[in-house]
Amino acid sequence: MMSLNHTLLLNKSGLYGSSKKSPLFSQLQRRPFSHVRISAALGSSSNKGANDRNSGVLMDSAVKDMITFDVVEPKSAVGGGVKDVYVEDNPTEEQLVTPWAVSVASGYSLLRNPHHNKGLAFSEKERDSHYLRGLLPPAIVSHDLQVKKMMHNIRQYQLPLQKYMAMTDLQEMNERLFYKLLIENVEELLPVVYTPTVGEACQKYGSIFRRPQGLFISLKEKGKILEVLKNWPQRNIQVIVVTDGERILGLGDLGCQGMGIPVGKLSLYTALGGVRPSACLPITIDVGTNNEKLLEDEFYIGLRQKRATGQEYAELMHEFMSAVKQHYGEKVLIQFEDFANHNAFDLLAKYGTTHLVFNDDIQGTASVVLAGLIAAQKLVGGTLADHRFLFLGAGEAGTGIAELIALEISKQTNASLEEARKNIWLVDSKGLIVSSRKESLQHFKKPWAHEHEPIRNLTDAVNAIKPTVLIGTSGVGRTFTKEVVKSMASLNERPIILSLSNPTSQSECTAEEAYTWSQGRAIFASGSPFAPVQYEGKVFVPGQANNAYIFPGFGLGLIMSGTIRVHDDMLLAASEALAAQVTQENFDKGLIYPPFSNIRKISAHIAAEVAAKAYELGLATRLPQPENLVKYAESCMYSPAYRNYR
Ligand SMILES: NC(=O)C1=CN([C@@H]2O[C@H](COP(=O)(O)OP(=O)(O)OC[C@H]3O[C@@H](n4cnc5c(N)ncnc54)[C@H](OP(=O)(O)O)[C@@H]3O)[C@@H](O)[C@H]2O)C=CC1
Ligand SMILES: CC(=O)C(=O)O
Ligand SMILES: [Mg+2]
Repeated sequence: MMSLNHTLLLNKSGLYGSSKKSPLFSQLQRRPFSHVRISAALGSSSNKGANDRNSGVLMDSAVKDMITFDVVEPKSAVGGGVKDVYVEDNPTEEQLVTPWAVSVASGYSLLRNPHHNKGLAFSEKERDSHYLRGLLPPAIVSHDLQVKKMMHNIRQYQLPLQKYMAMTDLQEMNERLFYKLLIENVEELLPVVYTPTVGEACQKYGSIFRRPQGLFISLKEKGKILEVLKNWPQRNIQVIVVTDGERILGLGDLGCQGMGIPVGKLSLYTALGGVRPSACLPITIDVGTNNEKLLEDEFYIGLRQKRATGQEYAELMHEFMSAVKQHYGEKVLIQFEDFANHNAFDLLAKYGTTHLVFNDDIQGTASVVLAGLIAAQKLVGGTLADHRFLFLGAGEAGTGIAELIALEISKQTNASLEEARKNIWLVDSKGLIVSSRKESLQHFKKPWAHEHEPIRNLTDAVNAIKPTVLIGTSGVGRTFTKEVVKSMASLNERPIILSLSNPTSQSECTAEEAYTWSQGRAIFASGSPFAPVQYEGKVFVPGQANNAYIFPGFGLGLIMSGTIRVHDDMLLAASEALAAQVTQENFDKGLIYPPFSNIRKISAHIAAEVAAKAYELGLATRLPQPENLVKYAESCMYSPAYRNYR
């Protein structure tokens, strides 16, 4: 298909942006329309030049249906920053915009365009000027009423997966309604679009698949990845979340069906961090799956082959990373998500020096847990250096958190990193990580191989190490047994117990177990949410220790400062910023995280601290540095308010 990079503006009065004599007009006359692809530079009310100079070419209604319409922005704007290329921002809400879509003789396509559709909220004037008469019933309803109705509908569904599907449909139908709903009901809807329900959705992705979301890049696209990226309609991408589907939550290898994770994470980038939807790109790299059940599932949507590994895998990933940089520039943030640890650490190390990359499972999780531990000091007294930490699970999350805790302790106490690591112990599937196992350990475990006799199980490790903090990052549910929790409670007045594994089925223990087995003394948080627990007449509110607190604000901070590389000090800054948002009221309830209902304010503070660190380290390219970074972060945030169409 031929691609013409031309300004083409359409509304009721016709086709704008190309004079009758322009090459585009001649192309339209000469070519069969099914072979013409038109790329329109998006105009806004401030983009008057494009409108004024045009002569108005009327477009035949039969023609318009044959034209594939996509939206690109001028090349010069590519490469990071927070430029409002698609006119989505809050500060311009009062301005009239043109909903660029094929809407010459009928607004039918406008109603089916999720970026512009407002459903019954189209005004009388908009219904007139955009050929919507008759396509909608007469009632005009407000955005608020639409939210009320959608929430009412979603609450009717009994099954979480039905709610997930309703939310996906809404996202594909009316993006601004989707985000308003999510932002205003974040605590209720987070478990629907994110963990735990997204886990079930990925497991059943093939059978519930309706419309594709995101970009699928498989081995079939080897040698053509740049072309595939060009098929995506938006050009000004600021954040990519990419998975290869090999370690989806604690559910293992879900192959191509892992796409639910990048889609979900990016919905949170917008709802929680204010990054515009048009700047977000979910990607799944499909190199096959070793999940036999999926390979035999007739509804499986991915490549039916075993996973490519070694050189074949590395080459595809390298082509992908190079193509992203070539197409979107140096400042696009690439967030690795749910890769298996045998690839995750290597990818982060390899591309950390050439790209703006961030591994959410290693780094985002570390930052959120460190924040919780910093906050917890208000409840238990003392400093991080006073604690002994024991992890069940020594993979991405476990060793990532351990390393950031050690870094923070080393900064606080001026001790060396090696010294700081000595109070941190990890257990993997073979038992406590000790020096006698060093030779056979994966590289990321080696720094944690301390001198100790081998210990096979967790209960014995708890009794031997006597931890003050127990952290579950094993991906295996119910591994914090009654015996383990009781041991923690006998060793500590206020044991800190974090069951981080997702989804809920994989949580190391439930909130109820943590509180009852510790006689209400545990400071508990979990990766997936648990409802408040009543124990001996008192209500205990468990917190959610999930990287969703960090990555949206962290990413916003990188983007708004035009940062070119991620640095560990930015993770520490994000932890401090999150910990600082926990109020006395939260502490009084035993919480070490603030509620998600304040998340956009929290994200603005995280973004500001991350950006400030980037400026301090000389890694920010957006100059001059804004005076008030919190205000600047807030001003960069996408608002889902409807725009008024001319
Ligand atoms: N709350 C949050 O924000 C986050 C939660 N997570 C969750 O953490 C979990 C782990 O993720 P990740 O670290 O990336 O996974 P990895 O696969 O990298 O690590 C899992 C670790 O758990 C160990 N393990 C597995 N089974 C057992 C067992 N029965 N007893 C002891 N150890 C065991 C593995 O041991 P071995 O090395 O010997 O195989 C490995 O060290 C997942 O459920 C994920 O959803 C992850 C990121 C963020
Ligand atoms: C939360 C998350 O990133 C995970 O469980 O993998
Ligand atoms: Mg993850």
